[in-house]
Amino acid sequence: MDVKETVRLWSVRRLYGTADRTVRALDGVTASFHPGTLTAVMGPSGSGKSTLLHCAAGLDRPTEGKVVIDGTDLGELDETGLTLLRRERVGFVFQAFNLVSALTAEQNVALPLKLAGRPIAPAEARAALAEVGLAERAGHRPSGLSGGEQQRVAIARALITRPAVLFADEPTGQLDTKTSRQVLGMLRDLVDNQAQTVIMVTHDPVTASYADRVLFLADGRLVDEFTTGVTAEAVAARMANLEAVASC
Ligand SMILES: Nc1ncnc2c1ncn2[C@@H]1O[C@H](COP(=O)(O)OP(=O)(O)OP(=O)(O)O)[C@@H](O)[C@H]1O
Repeated sequence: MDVKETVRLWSVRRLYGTADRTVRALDGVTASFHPGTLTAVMGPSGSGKSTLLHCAAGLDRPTEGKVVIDGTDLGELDETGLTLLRRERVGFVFQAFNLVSALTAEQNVALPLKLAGRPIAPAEARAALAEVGLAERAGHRPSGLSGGEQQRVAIARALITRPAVLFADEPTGQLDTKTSRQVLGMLRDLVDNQAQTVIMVTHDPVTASYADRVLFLADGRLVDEFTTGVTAEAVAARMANLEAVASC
């Protein structure tokens, strides 16, 4: 494997169902993701985006094929090994923020360190919050934060373990346009200034336009890739075409 790749998928298949009726959620996907790149994964509903994210992040195991994160072949890990890898090498940001409501922003950010049994250094959590511009909000619970602030806390939490890769599933799905732009700008900065690898599933062409590369899925297969000219208009046009084919 090219050592510069953070994540690589080789001929990944994920089948669901029985011998009578099999759904090919992923049907032979090969792709690599390099450090310091932001990749958007798009495709019509049911094209396999979530399945791709789950397999690439070690949340689900492919039926066939191989996934490597940061040099580790996930197929060689047992469940405990997979859990540890996810905890230490992978960060997640979800549409619904998924913060713990009883904990402050600072405690939420420190949670992955606590789960990993590492000593909690409040300064570390505060520094992570400062990086997302929320130093002043460290003592607030999620209910006292706006949606954009909650997502920024979630990003700080996802990055506290310095993961090799950050997976984002519709990270701006619950945010208004202005707040979405702030959160996407923050992800972009992480990629450009800290060489963070980010893989993001989205339905939104404007969100995808923040990426360096857009992968298009249809029926579980990679059918197109934009590496230049990643504009919202170009992405929307390609999606309209894929959706028209999907509805035939
Ligand atoms: N646990 C499951 N059992 C059976 N079929 C599944 C399961 N999970 C996903 N599928 C099927 O696999 C295909 C891909 O699903 P997936 O959720 O990955 O698509 P998606 O592109 O993320 O869709 P959406 O944009 O609607 O979220 C779909 O046909 C879906 O119905």
